[in-house]
Amino acid sequence: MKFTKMHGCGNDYVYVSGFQETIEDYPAMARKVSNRNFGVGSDGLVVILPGTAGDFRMRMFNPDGSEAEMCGNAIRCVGKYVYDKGMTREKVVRVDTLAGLKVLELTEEDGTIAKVRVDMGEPVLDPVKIPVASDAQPVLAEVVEASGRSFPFTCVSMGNPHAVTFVEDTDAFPVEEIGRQVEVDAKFPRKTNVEFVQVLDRETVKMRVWERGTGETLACGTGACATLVACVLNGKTERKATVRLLGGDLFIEWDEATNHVFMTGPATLVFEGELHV
Ligand SMILES: N[C@H](CCC[C@H](N)C(=O)O)C(=O)O
Repeated sequence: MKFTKMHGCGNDYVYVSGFQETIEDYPAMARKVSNRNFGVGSDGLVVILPGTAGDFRMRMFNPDGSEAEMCGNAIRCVGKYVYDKGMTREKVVRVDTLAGLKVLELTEEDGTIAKVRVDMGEPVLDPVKIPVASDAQPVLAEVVEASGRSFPFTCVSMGNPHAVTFVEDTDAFPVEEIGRQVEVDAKFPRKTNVEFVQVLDRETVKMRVWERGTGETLACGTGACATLVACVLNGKTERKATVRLLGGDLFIEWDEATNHVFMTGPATLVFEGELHV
């Protein structure tokens, strides 16, 4: 099976064209390719298929085989993939996802796509739709216990669920210990991605993420969007800010007029390969 290895800020996926390859069991293939010893090694599997409302369709699977509604770092790489491989000559590309139709603006440098701006749509703040067991809307401080400590979470969905909490020092924070407990807390019926945020100033934050079905990754695009929304809702930043992740920076805007969140960041090709399946 031919595949392409790409990353967005170090959040790396194995990309497979559904136009060329047929995968019988997506969850099993995701578990196989993600394994860093027995497979390719990645944060999951992304499959590019013909679109219905959009020009293309993206399906994304975590290393545990679970399918996510949306993946911000991956969709930027999908934009790069379809343009660089000549599947489109358009610089505006529409991609169907389980979180709805997303519109991408591609920026070309030296003949290939290096940066992509994605309209991530409106953040979902209704606890029923996130979903999270809470009576508040927006959910600004839903307390979750972990390791005998109480953490207040701001909960936002970007199509996939996110729980955001603010910490003094992300570098020193026990992300794995706390993240793995919050991910599966009973308050989140579909589990959750967990973001730990250190506010540096009103236009810059640092964030580390424990991803649902994955573990800690170097970056999370939907998580960066949820982080900016949480920062604005809690009065901590402006509506435009740089989210500094372990693997790189993403620029996030929550546009007041449209209520849409926009994410701008890199998309990088690492290698092409063939997997013996
Ligand atoms: N683990 C996530 C999917 C990948 C999201 C992340 N890698 C991104 O860039 O948005 C979930 O289960 O919702």
